[in-house]
Amino acid sequence: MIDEEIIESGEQKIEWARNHMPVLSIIRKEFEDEKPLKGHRIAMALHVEAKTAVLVETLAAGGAEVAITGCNPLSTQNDVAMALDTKDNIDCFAKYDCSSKEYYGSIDRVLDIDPDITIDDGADLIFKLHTERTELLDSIRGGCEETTTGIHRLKAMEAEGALKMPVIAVNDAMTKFLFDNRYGTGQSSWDAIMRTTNLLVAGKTVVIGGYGWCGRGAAMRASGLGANLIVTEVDPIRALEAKMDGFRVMPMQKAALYGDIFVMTTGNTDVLNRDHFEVMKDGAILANSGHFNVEINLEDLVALSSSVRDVRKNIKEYTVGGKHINVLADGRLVNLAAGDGHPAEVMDMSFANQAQCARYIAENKLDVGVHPVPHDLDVRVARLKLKSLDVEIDSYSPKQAEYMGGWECGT
Ligand SMILES: NC(=O)c1ccc[n+]([C@@H]2O[C@H](COP(=O)([O-])OP(=O)(O)OC[C@H]3O[C@@H](n4cnc5c(N)ncnc54)[C@H](O)[C@@H]3O)[C@@H](O)[C@H]2O)c1
Ligand SMILES: N[C@@H](CCSC[C@H]1O[C@@H](n2cnc3c(=O)[nH]cnc32)[C@H](O)[C@@H]1O)C(=O)O
Repeated sequence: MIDEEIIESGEQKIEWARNHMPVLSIIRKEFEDEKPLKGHRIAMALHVEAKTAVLVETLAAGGAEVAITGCNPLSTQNDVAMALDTKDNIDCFAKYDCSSKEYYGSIDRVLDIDPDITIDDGADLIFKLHTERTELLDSIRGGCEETTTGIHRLKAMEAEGALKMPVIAVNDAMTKFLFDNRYGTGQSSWDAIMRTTNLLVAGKTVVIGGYGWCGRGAAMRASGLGANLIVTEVDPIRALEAKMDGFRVMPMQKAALYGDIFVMTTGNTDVLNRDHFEVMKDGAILANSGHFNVEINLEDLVALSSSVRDVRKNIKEYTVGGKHINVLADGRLVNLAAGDGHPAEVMDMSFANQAQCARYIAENKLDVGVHPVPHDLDVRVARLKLKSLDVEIDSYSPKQAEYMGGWECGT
């Protein structure tokens, strides 16, 4: 394809996403009218695909100068990246299938904008800022973090006194994790697994590692597709929830014997390792929908294997003894590396939070540390989303408001 065709393909994807992100489009209109980000420079590391492009356009419409790169070597859609790079006040440095050196090199180029606001997914950009680019920290007003894992990293930095800037934990907005992590990961992970394997889910035994927000979404959708579910957990309360939601719960060492498809959503490392690969069934399929590429220990798998080959796009088959183990998307986030990521209507809420928080950082001086999304902004996203869905709700009558605020009335 010539460049014009690639850019046109990216534009088409962005237009489709834009048309399905009504909350972000309201915020974009406000940004166009009020220019709250005028004079601000925003450095971003997010999955560079169509919904992210709509967020970037929104920030630029608010007056910001934006530089963006990827937050995962395999999630960039090159056509969208090229289309973004042609737009005014936007530079895009992301490339699909980049090496680790290129990945961090592109973060450096994004930071060359001398940002005062950052937007991260996984905290790789903030990590670079605090290690090799500390000279830029003085000009930073604040940052936003998109995902659970990034917030874990930032809180660990804060606990050690290593964090030197304010960051808003966008993931922890209710209009983010309750929808994106649960319904988004639930749908997009299975979309990616099904299109990548072209195999049936019904009747298979699916093992979900971790019953957090992503895990319960992935379990719920697998159950709807007719799979038999096993959940593994380390948290007794979440294990109990999985049990009472109707799923079998057991340690991974036991689950490894039964699973046909494994989906990891723990945010942890080494959750599937040598001990598990050794006992898995022939033909087992392994997918990660949680954290970087560390949930499935690929070094262990390579060490155990006599050969590795590509058997289908985004599927590597490892031969271990007399059996085959199939890994999707090199153990990176299956929904983004082997699919199109979350549905647009879900990212609409996540990115409405990002846009509102970027504005909040521009208009308020925050202390160093990890901050929650202001509750009124979170609720506003819910209200706007309900409105876009044409859903009306009740509100307290004066009598009810008085009752709910009182303590005198008993039985
Ligand atoms: N694929 C995506 O698009 C997507 C979307 C949102 C979040 N994420 C990522 O997914 C991961 C999970 O996010 P979340 O919001 O569900 O987090 P969460 O904290 O709600 O859930 C993680 C769960 O995994 C459990 N766990 C941790 N270590 C475990 C182990 N060794 N074995 C079994 N269970 C274990 C925890 O007890 C917890 O219940 C994070 O890395 C997050 O960044 C991915
Ligand atoms: N960057 C790391 C950390 C996990 S990304 C997980 C985040 O991706 C976000 N996400 C999921 N789907 C999409 C999408 O289609 N576009 C942009 N972001 C997405 C989602 O909000 C979630 O919090 C990695 O790639 O391993």
